[in-house]
Amino acid sequence: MILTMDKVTIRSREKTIVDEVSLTVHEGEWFALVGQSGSGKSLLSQAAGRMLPPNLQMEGHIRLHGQDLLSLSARQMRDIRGRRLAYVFQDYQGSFTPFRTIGQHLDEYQKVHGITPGAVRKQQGMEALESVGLEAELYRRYPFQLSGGQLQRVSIAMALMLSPDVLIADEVTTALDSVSGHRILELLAHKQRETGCAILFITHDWRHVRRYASRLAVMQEGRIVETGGKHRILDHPRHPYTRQLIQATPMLHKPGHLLPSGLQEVRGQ
Ligand SMILES: Nc1ncnc2c1ncn2[C@@H]1O[C@H](COP(=O)(O)OP(=O)(O)OP(=O)(O)O)[C@@H](O)[C@H]1O
Repeated sequence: MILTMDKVTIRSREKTIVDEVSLTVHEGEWFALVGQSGSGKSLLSQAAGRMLPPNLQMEGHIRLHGQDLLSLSARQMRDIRGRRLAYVFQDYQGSFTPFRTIGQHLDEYQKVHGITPGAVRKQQGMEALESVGLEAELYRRYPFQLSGGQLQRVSIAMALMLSPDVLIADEVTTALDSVSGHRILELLAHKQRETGCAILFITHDWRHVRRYASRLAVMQEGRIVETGGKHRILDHPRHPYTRQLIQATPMLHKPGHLLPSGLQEVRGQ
């Protein structure tokens, strides 16, 4: 196991938002965290990087390779973010400063992690762009000169630049049209095969779960109600809430004898 959350609780002054959530992400797997809007998925993922809004309190344990992240100093945590645990967010535009070039963003990301000299950073920045299918010449462009899909590719390039063990991808296609979204997920799947990093994939889209995830957890109102392998959950959901979510996704119900996971039903099971 690479990332474990053990009885993580997140509270505001008024209420408990995430309630004793435990989950384990294994090395190199695509683990989906599924649930409706407001169930606490994003806050849980922010807690992993110790990036919760200051008005929220957290209890429990979050371990990366067995190391308790909550016991680390702010400086140690800064080293971990990017190098061992990286993020790609839904709001890719918010991840970029408008009047700094793509190259400056890539440069700064490496500088924070002590990569020198500048010429190496520039070379690595251009290679990172090429590694996600972008022209190295985008290095000199400004964020507003790129399309949404291109910017999200840059986010992925940046997040994977320092070879993290875990990539947290929070609703990364929501702000994109469906073709660009599909391409981004195919890129993520390709990069995962190439780098072997684990992906904690936050989504409410079961079609993406069906296509990419190996295991998943279903969240409802701050709690995990069901966790397990993709095929088991899609084909034989145990919790009523999971059944309800799957049934609400018409495309998962294929005609004929195929199961929602796309596998054939095995007689006698
Ligand atoms: N700083 C905060 N203070 C108080 N409540 C918050 C704060 N941030 C988020 N919340 C609330 O916590 C709940 C969970 O939010 P979260 O963003 O984790 O949900 P989510 O499952 O990721 O939803 P979505 O799919 O819409 O992103 C929501 O009801 C949200 O309004």
